[in-house]
Amino acid sequence: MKRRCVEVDERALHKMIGTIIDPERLEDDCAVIPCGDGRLLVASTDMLHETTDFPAGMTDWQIGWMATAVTLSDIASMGARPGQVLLAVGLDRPERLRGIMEGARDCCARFGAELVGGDLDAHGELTIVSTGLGTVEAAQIVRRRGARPGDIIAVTGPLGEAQAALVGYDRHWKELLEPQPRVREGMALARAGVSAMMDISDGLALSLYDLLGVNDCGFSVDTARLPLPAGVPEDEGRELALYGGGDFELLFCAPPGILPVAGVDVHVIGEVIRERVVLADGEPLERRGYLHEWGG
Ligand SMILES: Nc1ncnc2c1ncn2[C@@H]1O[C@H](COP(=O)(O)OP(=O)(O)O)[C@@H](O)[C@H]1O
Ligand SMILES: Cc1ncc(C[n+]2csc(CCOP(=O)(O)OP(=O)(O)O)c2C)c(N)n1
Ligand SMILES: [Mg+2]
Ligand SMILES: [Mg+2]
Ligand SMILES: [Mg+2]
Repeated sequence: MKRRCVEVDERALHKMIGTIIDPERLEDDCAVIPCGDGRLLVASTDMLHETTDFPAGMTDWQIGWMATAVTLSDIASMGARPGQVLLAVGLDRPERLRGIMEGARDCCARFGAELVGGDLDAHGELTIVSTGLGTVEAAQIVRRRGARPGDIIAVTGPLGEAQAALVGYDRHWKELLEPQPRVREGMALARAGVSAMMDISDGLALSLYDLLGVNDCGFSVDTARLPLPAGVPEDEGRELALYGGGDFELLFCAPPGILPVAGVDVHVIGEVIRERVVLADGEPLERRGYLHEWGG
């Protein structure tokens, strides 16, 4: 949530959490848990609220879908196969529950997962926490760490569409309200051997800084190569593509030789460099995006 006078943002609080639990645990989109015979369990949990995440006009079905999709996207970003989802619903009005549950069930079914449990409580503001579990071979998991100078930087689809809808481009309303996690793409990219991956729920710029935080190299993008939202003037589209949140494309790095990857829409947007900086068109990129903040 944006506040005028920012004292702390969520990334700063993550650093504090890293003094309490192993900071390596905070480096990826999911927690990673060994589960024997060379397989790993990945787990993600995400909280969404009516005032910050569910724009007016959104249906309850879409709310259930979105809450589930954001978690499946984190599982996809590790190259894992989604298995189970649990949905905890802080419900403001009982008549909303059926739509929410049906949206969550349908999103699970679409991406090969199963809704297996959750929690229910009465709450003043509709608040949903979705928890997702997935599995992946240890040899195949992809983390945010692993990028190497000379790798390409790429994304799986158009950027800035969700934010375009929020600023009035109604043609992107469905992309905002019914995000499509790149589950099949994440698994295919992992099999192909990408070096680092995450989703871009908080926008491209912040995500590049997240990669910077856990890699010993830097990230240089060419804004002319960004896949922009359709129907938006180019300059505004570029701004939305760099800083808008709510897109659930995958951002990854890979040795150039592995491209193309069959069945995956890959847009190369830049290159991994030695110097530990994030550059756009050769200039330092502003560290800005969708960030939860606490004001004074
Ligand atoms: N309150 C918390 N306690 C422990 N780990 C957390 C907490 N919040 C976030 N994390 C961990 O930090 C990492 C990044 O989380 P987050 O920024 O929410 O990622 P994403 O945007 O991909 O959902 C994840 O591995 C997540 O499990
Ligand atoms: C008012 C509003 N702004 C933006 C979005 C798009 N959106 C949905 S989830 C999300 C970001 C991810 O949410 P967050 O709670 O930060 O989850 P995480 O980064 O932990 O996955 C955004 C920007 C939205 N749905 N509504
Ligand atoms: Mg993520
Ligand atoms: Mg999260
Ligand atoms: Mg976030």
